[in-house]
Order: sequence, then C-alpha cells, then structure tokens
Amino acid sequence: MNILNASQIRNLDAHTIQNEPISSLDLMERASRAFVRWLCARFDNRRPLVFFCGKGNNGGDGLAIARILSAKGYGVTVYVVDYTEKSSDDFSKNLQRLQEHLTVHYIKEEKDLPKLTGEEILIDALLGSGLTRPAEGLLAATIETMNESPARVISVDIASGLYMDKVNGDDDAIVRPDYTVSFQLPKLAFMIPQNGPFAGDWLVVDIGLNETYIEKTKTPYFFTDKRSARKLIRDREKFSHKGTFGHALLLAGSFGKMGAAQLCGGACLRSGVGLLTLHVAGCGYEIIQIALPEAMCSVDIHEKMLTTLPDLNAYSAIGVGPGLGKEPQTLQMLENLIGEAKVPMVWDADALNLLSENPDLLKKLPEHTIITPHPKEFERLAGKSKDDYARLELARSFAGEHKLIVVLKGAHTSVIFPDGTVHFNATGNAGMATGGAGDVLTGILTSLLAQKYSPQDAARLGVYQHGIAGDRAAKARTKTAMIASDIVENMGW
Ligand SMILES: NC(=O)C1=CN([C@@H]2O[C@H](COP(=O)(O)OP(=O)(O)OC[C@H]3O[C@@H](n4cnc5c(N)ncnc54)[C@H](OP(=O)(O)O)[C@@H]3O)[C@@H](O)[C@H]2O)[C@@H](O)CC1
Ligand SMILES: [K+]
Repeated sequence: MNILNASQIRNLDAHTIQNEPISSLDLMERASRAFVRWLCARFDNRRPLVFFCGKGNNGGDGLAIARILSAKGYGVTVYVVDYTEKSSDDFSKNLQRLQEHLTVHYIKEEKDLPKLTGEEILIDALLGSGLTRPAEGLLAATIETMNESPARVISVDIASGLYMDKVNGDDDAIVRPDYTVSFQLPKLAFMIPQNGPFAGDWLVVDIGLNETYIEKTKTPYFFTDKRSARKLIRDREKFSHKGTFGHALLLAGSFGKMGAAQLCGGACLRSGVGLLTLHVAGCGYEIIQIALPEAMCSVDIHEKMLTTLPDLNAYSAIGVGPGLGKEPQTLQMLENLIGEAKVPMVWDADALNLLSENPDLLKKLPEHTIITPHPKEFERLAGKSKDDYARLELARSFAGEHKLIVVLKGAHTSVIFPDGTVHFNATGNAGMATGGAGDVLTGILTSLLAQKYSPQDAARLGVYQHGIAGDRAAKARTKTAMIASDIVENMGW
C-alpha cells in the first residue's frame, strides 16, 4: 500500500471529488460514517462524548461525526475552538446541520475550556492534514486540556498538531491520543518511532478515495500490510521436493551464546527451507544436534567460537551473526566469507558490529546483502542522526551508497532498498523487544533467500511473517511473558 504525503493526499481528495464524482461535503459525510462505524463497534453509548473541533475540514469531520452519533443515541457535547475568523465551507455547512439538533459551545478564551471528569471519551478534531505550523494559543491550551485529562482520546485522521510527513519541534503542542482513526491511508508520521505517543493505536478506515490514483502516485514510502504480503508468497507446488526449497547455512553462536544459533536455526526451519546446516563452535555441536534434530551440523575447529568457513558450495543462502562474538578469528572468518560467498546473504548482530569496526569490509559486502540492524547497530554502522526522520533518510542513503537492503528493526520495521524505497511493516508488537527476537528474524530471512525469494521480497515477507508470529505469541502468552522461542513456535500463516 502506498503512503502519500500531505499534498498528495490533498490531490487525491480533489481527484476523487472530480472523478467519482462526489461533492466534498458528501465525501466528508462518508469519512465521518466510516469513523462512526469504528467507534460504535468499540464503544457503547454509556460514556459521554466530548468533541473538540477546529474550523477546517478536520473540524467539519468532527461536527458530522457528532451529529451522526447523537442521532444514534450517544451523549454528545461539542466545543468549537474559535481561534480564527476563517472556516472551511464544509465546516460551515456541517455546523449549520448540527445546530439544527444541538447547541454548540464556543471556546473563545482559555476560561471557556470545559472541566473534564475523566469519564468522557474525547474526540480530537482540531487540526488534521492541513497543519501548516505548530499549534499555539487557544489551540495549544485545548490540546493541553485533552492531554491532561485521564479520559480516553480518539483523534480524527491524525493527532492535532502532528505533521503528517515531517518532523515536529520538541516543544510542539500535540494531542496524545489512545487511538487514531485515519482516513484511507496510513500516514508516514505513524511509522516514525518518536511519534509513538502521538499516534496511539492507529488504524485506517476506508472512505473510498480513488484507488487507481493512489497506486499511480509516485512515493518512496510503502506499507506492507496483509494484502501486499500475501502477494509475495509462493505456494508450495505439489511436485516439489526438499531440493526445491534450498539449503541454508547459518553461521551463528559461540560459547555462552548457543541459544542464538538455536533460535535462528529453529526459525529458519519453520519458514520453509528444504535443508539447514548450522556451522557452530565445538561447544555447540551437541546442543544443536539435540535442540534441532531437523538441522545438520558442521563443526568449527575452535571449541568456543567460529574461526573457519565450511565448504560453501552446497548452500543456496547464508545467514551470519547471531551470537557470534567479536573475536579477531571470527572477524577473519567474515573477511573470508565476503571473499568466497556467491549466494545471497543476511548479516546481523555481531557480524554488523564487526563491520562497523571495520569499514573497509563494509565496502566489500556483496550487493543486495540484507543487513538487519536495530537502531543502535545502525548508528554504529552509519553514524548518529538528530531525529528519527533523519535516521530514515540516512538509512535510505546508506542503502543506496552500499547497495544493501537495510532492515531497520523497531516498531513498523522499515525495509529499505538501494533505490531508496522504504517498506514499513504492519505486523509485530512491543512484546518482541526481547533478547533473541532478532536471531529469529535472521533465520527467517535466510530461509526465504535459500528458497530463491529475491532479497527485496525475502526482506519484506520475512519481516511481515516475523511480526505475525510475534503477534500470535503475544496473544497466547501476553506481550510481557512472551519470549523469542514463542515467536518460533508461532511461525506459519
Ligand atoms: N482526503 C481526505 O483524506 C479527506 C480529508 N478530510 C478531512 O480534512 C482534513 C484536512 O482538512 P483541511 O485541509 O481543511 O485542514 P485542517 O487540518 O482541518 O486545518 C484547517 C486549517 O487550519 C489552518 N492551520 C494549520 N495549522 C494551523 C495551526 N497550527 N494553527 C492555526 N491554524 C492552522 C490551515 O489554514 P491556514 O491558516 O494555513 O491558511 C488549515 O487549512 C483531514 O485531516 C480530514 O480530517 C475528510 O473530510 C474527507 C476526505
Ligand atoms: K485531529
């Protein structure tokens, strides 16, 4: 799914109005009904709803939503924040419609702000995609009132004060919603880690904007949701055999860190690879043979760490890094790997840390190798960034410069191609922020590469599957109690 910026969304809006055709007022009504459907499915009419509306179209949505919910028997109080003389046409029309049924209250100065009990549900319809500058004065005071109340807050389209596609200032007044119900498309702002508190649990409701126009609009940003992930999956043919699904090699584990190799290997097996060999330090031989009977073991000459490569000819993909340690002999092995590998690779964890300590090696990494840094590992590789938008930009130029596929791990993990395209992932949860979850991902990616998925598809699909398995694990165990091996146990579609 494409992610569009604010001006592209404005054009999309105009295109839909002109070509469907539909009036802008009817489109606002459709968007409002979509919001109402979501709200009614989640909240019954026992709690009072308090609306805070601005005077543009986001405020117009708020007024329309209030009217529809009031007709459905919800208790509705509406405040219009009177911060400007200007108002949009559709705001004015909806104000007139609402006033036929309900008295609207105006907030003209701070003393007009209501006292909230915390029992209400607050609807934030102050500012939407039309935000052009930080919210100040009366708007900022209203935002503060909402944020200070223990009441639940639901933002219409996007939290008021949050830019859709660029960084906010540290001191900007921004609503901190529990939920954001956004129209038609996910917004770039929702993908950015530092915006977590300003997106809440966000979701997208369909309002029938022109799909063809959305697909044709050029953007570097995409969202891998269920529909787009499904398109990447290849069925297992009836007449296939284990050779069809490749032979993966994992170089992982060291003394005290054999669990990383086990998790990585387990995930690799569970993502459909035909055969798996783990090359492990001597101390890992029995561990792996017992823990993963489906895998084969190749044993290093060193008892505690990996120092030498096995013959690489048998393998269709290689994953390296989890639990490797950073000893000089292991670094030597990585140098040899870069020289000898002729198949697609995934580099993770200590392999990346060794790369950042040896920038010459980084330059030699074969094109389209997948690297899977978390933010700290990425910082070691590419340097510091002043904010999360800047880090995304740095990752795009890094991927381009080194011709690598960068999987920047986090909530909405971003998969970045050498051409600068960014695919944010839909699945996963905070329960996955736990030791070993990254090793699981490396196993999955290596498995998909061994099955001859292109590195781009393997990265997007693997990250998506990893997240799905994590979501299932959280359901079974809760986010707090789940551990990385639960992710492996919950693999599969
Ligand atoms: N296509 C869709 O998805 C659909 C979208 N719809 C809805 O429309 C919403 C966008 O509406 P919108 O364009 O009227 O802008 P909105 O955010 O209401 O702001 C209003 C005006 O406020 C101003 N302003 C900006 N920043 C300010 C500030 N800090 N402090 C004070 N003033 C500020 C600025 O005007 P300016 O003063 O810059 O001239 C701006 O124009 C969208 O989020 C969604 O809810 C649906 O109805 C149907 C389909
Ligand atoms: K809003």
